[in-house]
Amino acid sequence: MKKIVIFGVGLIGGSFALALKKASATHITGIGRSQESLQEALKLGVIDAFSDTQEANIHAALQDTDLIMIAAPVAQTASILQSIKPHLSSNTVITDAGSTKSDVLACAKEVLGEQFNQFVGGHPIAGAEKSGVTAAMSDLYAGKNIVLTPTAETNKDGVAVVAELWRTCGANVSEMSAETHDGIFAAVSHLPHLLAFALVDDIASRPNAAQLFSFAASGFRDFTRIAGSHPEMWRDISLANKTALLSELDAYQNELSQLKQLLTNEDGAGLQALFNRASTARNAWAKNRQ
Ligand SMILES: NC(=O)c1ccc[n+]([C@@H]2O[C@H](COP(=O)([O-])OP(=O)(O)OC[C@H]3O[C@@H](n4cnc5c(N)ncnc54)[C@H](O)[C@@H]3O)[C@@H](O)[C@H]2O)c1
Ligand SMILES: O=C(O)C(=O)C[C@]1(C(=O)O)C=C[C@@H](O)C=C1
Repeated sequence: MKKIVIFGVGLIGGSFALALKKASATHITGIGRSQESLQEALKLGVIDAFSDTQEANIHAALQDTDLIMIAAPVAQTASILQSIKPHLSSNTVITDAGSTKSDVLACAKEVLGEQFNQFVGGHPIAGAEKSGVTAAMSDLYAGKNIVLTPTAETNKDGVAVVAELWRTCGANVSEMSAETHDGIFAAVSHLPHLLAFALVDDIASRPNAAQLFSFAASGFRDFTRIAGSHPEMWRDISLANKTALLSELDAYQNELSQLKQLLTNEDGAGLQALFNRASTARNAWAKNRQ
């Protein structure tokens, strides 16, 4: 890959750029809605050049581009693809890093039409509650999972190119359908974020919030770290994966009802059994991850 264009040079796009630059001499152009943050990205050496979203400038930036990475909030995908489409050569591979995949693929199919085969949906399972290019890290993807969601129409060479780029960033690549992806991440990523946002919002809205926060310690910190995440990004993810997320909320509400019942009945054995199952599963997961 000699020339890459990244739409959205924040935590995820910036980390992708830094990892690739560390591994090879790639020329990276950033395109975004904030000139100030693109200037910052240039100053930090994350990108080599940048452009605004004016049509003539996008046209110039996309000349001879090998790969386009879209790393903006998922609701921006349609307008970004629309701005790319008139200038897209048949040799350019397009990929993305969005946290939801069915909505992104549907939008790529609609906007790109017969060039949809050039689009490879992707999602790095790595990130942070921080956002913006100043949070970007060259080793964010080292040892992490990347999920690609090619369809029957996706060009196989394009999939191989995207997989190889992520491996260059140090990641492990796997493939699944967009639907399977969205079901899995509704349960293990999107639901936990909603729960963290909900808990902090509840505490913050109470009259004695200042007192509660002043005594909150590491348990609260660990449960709520992700409530510091980017609100626009999580609005878009929630709306894009609404159906799967609503069933996860139902399942969680059932679990909470069970817990409430055990507590109401002062069922110590039942509570301990539930905590035991969860603790065993959590410790096994953590051990496996190492
Ligand atoms: N943060 C995470 O933990 C994480 C992990 C995996 C995937 N993702 C996904 O990666 C994407 C980017 O997330 P992030 O954490 O890097 O966010 P971020 O806020 O750090 O960066 C997003 C960047 O996109 C830019 N942008 C917004 N609209 C744009 C547009 N129309 N055209 C071009 N640029 C635009 C913003 O100005 C910003 O620089 C999201 O789709 C998110 O779902 C995030
Ligand atoms: O570590 C974090 O802060 C994250 O939220 C990363 C995390 C997650 O694990 O849920 C968040 C969203 C992504 O799409 C992928 C990864």
